[in-house]
Amino acid sequence: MLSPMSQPTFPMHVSVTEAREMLAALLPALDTETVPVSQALGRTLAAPLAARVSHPSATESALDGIAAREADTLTAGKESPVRLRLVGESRAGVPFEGTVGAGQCVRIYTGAPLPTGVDAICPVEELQDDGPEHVLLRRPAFPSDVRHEGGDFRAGETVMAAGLWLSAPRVALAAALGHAHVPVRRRLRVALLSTGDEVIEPGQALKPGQVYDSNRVGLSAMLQESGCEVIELGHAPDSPEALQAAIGQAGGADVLLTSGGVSMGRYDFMRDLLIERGRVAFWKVRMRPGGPAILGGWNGLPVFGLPGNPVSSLVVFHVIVRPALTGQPVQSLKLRTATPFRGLADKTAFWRGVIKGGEVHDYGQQGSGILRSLSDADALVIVPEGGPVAAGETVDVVLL
Ligand SMILES: Nc1nc2c(c(=O)[nH]1)N[C@H]1C(S)=C(S)[C@@H](COP(=O)(O)OP(=O)(O)OC[C@H]3O[C@@H](n4cnc5c(N)ncnc54)[C@H](O)[C@@H]3O)O[C@H]1N2
Ligand code: MOO
Repeated sequence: MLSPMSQPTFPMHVSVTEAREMLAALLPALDTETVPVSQALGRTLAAPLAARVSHPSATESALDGIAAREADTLTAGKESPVRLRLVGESRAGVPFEGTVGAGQCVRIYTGAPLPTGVDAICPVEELQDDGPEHVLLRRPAFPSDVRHEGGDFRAGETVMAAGLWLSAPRVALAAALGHAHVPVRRRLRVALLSTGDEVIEPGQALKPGQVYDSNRVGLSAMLQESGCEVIELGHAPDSPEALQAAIGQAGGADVLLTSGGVSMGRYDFMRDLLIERGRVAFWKVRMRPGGPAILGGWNGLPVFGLPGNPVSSLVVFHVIVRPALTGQPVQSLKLRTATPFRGLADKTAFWRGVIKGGEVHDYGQQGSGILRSLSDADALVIVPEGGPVAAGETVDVVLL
């Protein structure tokens, strides 16, 4: 084992940003494939997407009501309704073909094309029938209730940039642009291995000192959320031979993620394996939780060793691994603190916080083994090296 006193030949105690960049630099460029737009959720767009049509495709009504000339309706009020003559109807798919003249109107429905001659809408709630051919308006018709052709996007316009991560609203947008299929980067293939003699499968009887393998379940879920293909390597006990055998199963993966065995203990073989027989890009990150993380390589395969503590592994994934794997930056926002947050002299802290009344509160228990501090929290509160943060100050938070 590497003694804590020996001189390392690789960088130690890198910053969170350095760790993220060093991991990203080891990942391959991904080829492009085409998938149905309905299956593109969570993927990364490989080429820009232009609009094949305009949306709306015609100038149309935003409400159910009547379409009229605004100028005819300006004096309309509850006590002084304006009377217009109905000359027809415009429905989605069945437009009114003629021209609407002064003092006239047509019944119109949400999404139906606006006929020639009119420029404003009065909703049905403000109308009263006055015989079969007339309506009374209790307020003016508003031009703001007209949706203009191309108001969302215009045919030919480049709307979505290459590299965009496809959230649910973005796959909806791609469909609205007229794309049945979209070019996306192939999924990154991520092998996942948990380690530790005490780690067992959920569902088995637990002996004293054992723990259910929550890290592998949590990391696999986060990888799937991130649009990665997960190669499940299962779990390996604390032995260099077992670890090597498990890593040998990662053939075809672009990167291997492991959990556990990277800190200072005698049985932290993941660390030893990379340091003594593999390659190390860095060991330890100036952060808590997650400080012992290690990045290296094994026979050309990039390996990122996450710490075993349940909160540490998932926080490191959140702020280092996911942004490196997806190319999407960590989104943070500023919030006022309702409670103080402790600072650490030489580490960035990612404390778990609960958002109430627009302010962020300390979750309370901040131990790296308290998984509920993460599952119950709303946000990671970033306290920069040095800290602390007093109640009432503003902090950067990452929403969970
Ligand atoms: N003397 C020192 N001890 C420790 C240091 C240190 O700097 N000096 N660092 C601490 C920090 S910080 C962390 S984080 C942990 C990380 O240690 P390892 O990555 O070596 O993780 P393990 O020792 O294997 O396990 C730690 C903890 O997590 C539990 N665990 C492990 N795997 C899983 C899993 N798949 N699912 C759920 N829980 C898991 C394990 O039972 C331990 O309780 O080291 C500190 N020590
Ligand atoms: O940094 Mo460790 O990740 O606190 O528990």
